Amino acid sequence: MTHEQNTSPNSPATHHWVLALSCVDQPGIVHAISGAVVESGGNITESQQFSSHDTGRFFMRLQVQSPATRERFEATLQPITERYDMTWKLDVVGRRIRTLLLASTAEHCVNDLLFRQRGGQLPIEVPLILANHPTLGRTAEFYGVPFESQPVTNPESKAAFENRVRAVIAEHHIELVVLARYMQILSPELCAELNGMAINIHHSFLPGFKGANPYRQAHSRGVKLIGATAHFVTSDLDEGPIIEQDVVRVDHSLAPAELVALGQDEESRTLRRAVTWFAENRILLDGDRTIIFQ
Ligand SMILES: Nc1nc2c(c(=O)[nH]1)N[C@@H](CN(C=O)c1ccc(C(=O)N[C@@H](CCC(=O)O)C(=O)O)cc1)CN2
Repeated sequence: MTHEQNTSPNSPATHHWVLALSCVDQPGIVHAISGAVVESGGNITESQQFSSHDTGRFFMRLQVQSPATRERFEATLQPITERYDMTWKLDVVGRRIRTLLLASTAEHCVNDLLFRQRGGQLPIEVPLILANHPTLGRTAEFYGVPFESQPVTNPESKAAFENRVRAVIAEHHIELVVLARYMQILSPELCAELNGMAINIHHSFLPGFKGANPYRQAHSRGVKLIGATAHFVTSDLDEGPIIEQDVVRVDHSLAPAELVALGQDEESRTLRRAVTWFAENRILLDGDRTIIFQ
């Protein structure tokens, strides 16, 4: 018998939930969670899980079709999340998450994110772009996204910029901050406030070539691969948990500028994947590593 989508006019509204959770690994978790889904009248449409032997933690991501409202589903889940001391998040499948872009002068990542967002390929909404240079104002205007720039040239202006970041996060209920080739180091204080919700795109295959000017470093080293790394931002520069990486083959004939041009596509693609997975609740933190349920 095929499962017909319940579309009769009298059928209860169906919600499409995504549930991401982690807890200490132990028997009974999947049984308890699937029981809660059944109790809510739901059907599991996607399920992934992982047991980390490194940390002894269990990770799971479910998508559930259910007539239960958020309140009803959360009430059903509560005894289980308390019993297993779970870290968990319940969200709506496909919801566009409120995302703040931080930028400097490089256009390619900002342009790619806004192009994909406008085309409906990227589940984000961008209420504002904050930059430390005015360069990308026209790009923001082209996509109809508000843009603000304020220079960061000394500790006072860096503090002012970061206070503006805090204000925008509060005002727009920002869920994700993307450093789209933002070339200033965030203070330890702001990193702590943004723990687990700020993603940077580094223009090298980390841990190689951290810091500024990685392509120049790579050219000097005579590498045969260049790459890009999307990672969570922490106070340890370019040391945050890695979310996604990719590489592209190069050779001796390419000048630094040619490496930069080749790398930009890789950076945009890598960042786009990381932002998509974050928006879809597919990234879970396991200490200094990430679990990615693609
Ligand atoms: N706290 C963190 N801040 C930032 C991180 C991070 O991981 N933790 N990633 C960087 C991005 N980045 C490489 O991807 C990077 C950017 C800038 C620099 C740097 O040395 N900047 C100089 C000033 C540069 C300028 O004049 O504009 C500085 O801030 O002193 C290194 C690495 C983003 N921030």
